[in-house]
Amino acid sequence: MLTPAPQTAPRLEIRNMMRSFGGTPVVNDVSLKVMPGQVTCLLGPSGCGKSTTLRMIAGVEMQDSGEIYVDGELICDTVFRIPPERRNIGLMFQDFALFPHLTVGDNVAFGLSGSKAEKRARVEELLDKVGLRRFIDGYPYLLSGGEQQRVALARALAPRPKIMLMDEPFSGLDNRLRDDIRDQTLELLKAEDAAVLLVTHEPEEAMRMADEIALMRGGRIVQQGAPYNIYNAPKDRQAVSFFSDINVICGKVQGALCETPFGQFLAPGVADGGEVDIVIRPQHLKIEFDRNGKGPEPTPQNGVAARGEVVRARFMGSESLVEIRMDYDGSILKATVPNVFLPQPGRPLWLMFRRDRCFVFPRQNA
Ligand SMILES: Nc1ncnc2c1ncn2[C@@H]1O[C@H](COP(=O)(O)OP(=O)(O)OP(=O)(O)O)[C@@H](O)[C@H]1O
Repeated sequence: MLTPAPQTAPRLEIRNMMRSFGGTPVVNDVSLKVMPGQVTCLLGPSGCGKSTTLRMIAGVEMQDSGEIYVDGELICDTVFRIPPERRNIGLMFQDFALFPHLTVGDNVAFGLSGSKAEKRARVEELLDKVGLRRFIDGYPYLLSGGEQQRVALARALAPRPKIMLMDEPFSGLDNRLRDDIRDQTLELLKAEDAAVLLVTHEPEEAMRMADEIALMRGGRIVQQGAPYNIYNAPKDRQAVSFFSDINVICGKVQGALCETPFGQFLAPGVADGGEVDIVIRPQHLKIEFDRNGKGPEPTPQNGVAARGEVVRARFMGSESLVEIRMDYDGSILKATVPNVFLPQPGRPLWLMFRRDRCFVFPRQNA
């Protein structure tokens, strides 16, 4: 007889969480699961309800309805509620302030119980991991912002929380430092096997940190999945635009095809006369040179080329951004090209849409 595979309960699960302020739903039927050792990023624009979701899980905000489970056990619904300090949840928020009057070691030991020797051993272990053991008896003011951040992380992890909630924890750091600290943090969190729910409004941060991204908008999770899938199979136009600039052309569908200046696009499932948005990222537009007033021949992969003229071109560091005003309607499309490509304004160029890289969505609110 086959024995079923052991089922691991999610370390953290929230179900149908709702929270309104002044009658406006701010978190609207949010459900998600995070497994041990997994990092899930709640990614969304400012005000979409990310922090409120985190605050409810931490227990510092009460949900109007919905349930929170840890390792399959209910820790909070509208009737039953384990208080925040007994949830075994680590918190790391943007304003992570260390206690200035305590040494670095005492800061890390703050939430620990046990004998003095046990505490000291755990503090040393964590400060070793974040590379700051030499500061154990120093005070926070001696440390740089990034070092303080690492101490705060060590402090949050010291009691071995089952779950870490992080709300934009890296936003106070400059870019170079932030990348290093993100990587170190991730390594440490994985080693501790905590389930991590990280709130951010920065797509790069989510892509860098997350095993799974939950895209949030207007209080709801609109799409959830591995970063690769969210990036390459976005659910709608806004989901594409969350990760990069986008170009959009619109068209009407006839017989599941949409006719455009870039040739035909497949629009399966859209009724005749329905409108679609064809969306492509700037890096996936193909630029071709003008050949005595002509563009390249159409291909099945890239469709038909449409002519335009350069409005401006800028070097962005690792790529160049070229803006082109299209002859067919005067709209401007943006294309990026690796390295340096700075054509003069007015120069004719031809653009093609890579069919494997564009997304066709039924027009919203059309
Ligand atoms: N205690 C409160 N009373 C009234 N409104 C609130 C309260 N807390 C949050 N809100 C509102 O709820 C909405 C969502 O806030 P929340 O902080 O959860 O968003 P967020 O996605 O984390 O945004 P940000 O990235 O800017 O922090 C906002 O419009 C906010 O003003």
